[in-house]
Amino acid sequence: MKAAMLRSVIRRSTTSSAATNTCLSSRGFSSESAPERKVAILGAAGGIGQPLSLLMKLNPLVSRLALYDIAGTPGVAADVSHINTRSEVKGYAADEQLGQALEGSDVVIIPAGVPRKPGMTRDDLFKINAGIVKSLCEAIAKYCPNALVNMISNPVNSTVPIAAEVFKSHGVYDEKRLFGVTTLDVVRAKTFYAGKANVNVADVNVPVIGGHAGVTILPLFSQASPRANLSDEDIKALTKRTQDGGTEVVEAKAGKGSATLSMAYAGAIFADACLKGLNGVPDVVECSYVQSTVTELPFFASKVDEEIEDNKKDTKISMLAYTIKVTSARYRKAPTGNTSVQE
Ligand SMILES: NC(=O)c1ccc[n+]([C@@H]2O[C@H](COP(=O)([O-])OP(=O)(O)OC[C@H]3O[C@@H](n4cnc5c(N)ncnc54)[C@H](O)[C@@H]3O)[C@@H](O)[C@H]2O)c1
Ligand SMILES: O=C(O)C[C@H](O)C(=O)O
Repeated sequence: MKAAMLRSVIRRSTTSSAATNTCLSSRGFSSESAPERKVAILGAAGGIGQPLSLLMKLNPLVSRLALYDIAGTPGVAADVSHINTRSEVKGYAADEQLGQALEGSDVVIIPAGVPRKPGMTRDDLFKINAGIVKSLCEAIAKYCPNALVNMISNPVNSTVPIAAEVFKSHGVYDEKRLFGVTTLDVVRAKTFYAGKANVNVADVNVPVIGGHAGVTILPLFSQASPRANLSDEDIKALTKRTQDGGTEVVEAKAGKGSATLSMAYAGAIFADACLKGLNGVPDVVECSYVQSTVTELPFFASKVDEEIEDNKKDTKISMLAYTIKVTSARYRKAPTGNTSVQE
């Protein structure tokens, strides 16, 4: 696929992309004159990391791309760096280079960690990935405490709270800067809904709230647009398929890992939304697993409006305004203890 085509895929699929692009130009940024933004990817040589590095290299909002992994970074960095787009690419290979990779980062994306194999749940990854995420977040706290952190590593329902605790222990926690990436659930919900409703997938919007594991993934198909007359059975089946989407891929890959390409696509959409938010583009809304007061749960995925304003005094950006807009759904405690949604 040609670079220009891929770029337009990203542009089209970002929420309110038309409005966003208009806004970008109304603020006088062409891609060449967009503010300098550094993005770091931790775990850049992995199954997600490599295609995500490619997609972020194609993003015109990125001026510096830091690729970090404990194995295989030089090859990936050399390869991606030959692509003739705006950003300068640097690879960082070892523990002692992590600080350099992170310094000055506006957005840090973390797909570092082990993926599932058939028969495992995301929770089975906790032991290994908790340690990886903890050490990476300690470095973020030290080298780029103001960065927006996009957590991909599983189990997201736990790695995000772990990151929050690490940042708190370093006195740098800002809940407005920590995001669990649940965009893949939205991507899946849109695809499955479009197929069932027989509508153009590019026009589809489906909010997905809750968390990122099994029944905690709550796609709100009744609030999907464009409206379609689906039966309760159809909605039940779509919900189940969205909740089991990760397992569907794990089983299809038969021991060779979990979703990587669709996740890279979803991660690129979410990071792009963060960059737009940092650049002052209004009404950038994506669902994300964040610290929340929407339910009694401390963290919950809902629509996050990334309203971020430039504080003008500094070249650094501070996030001044932040709201979580939730759908009109009412919440109740289900007998299982999981939060479910009544509409
Ligand atoms: N949030 C989501 O929707 C979602 C979707 C798919 C996968 N995931 C998760 O993303 C993670 C990565 O999946 P993958 O398929 O890319 O796995 P992978 O094994 O292909 O890649 C992981 C990479 O992380 C690197 N790594 C390990 N420890 C590291 C450290 N301390 N610092 C830097 N890099 C380190 C490895 O060297 C490897 O290159 C898994 O935990 C997986 O479950 C999340
Ligand atoms: O299912 C997994 O283990 C990976 C990821 O969380 C996904 O939803 O694809």
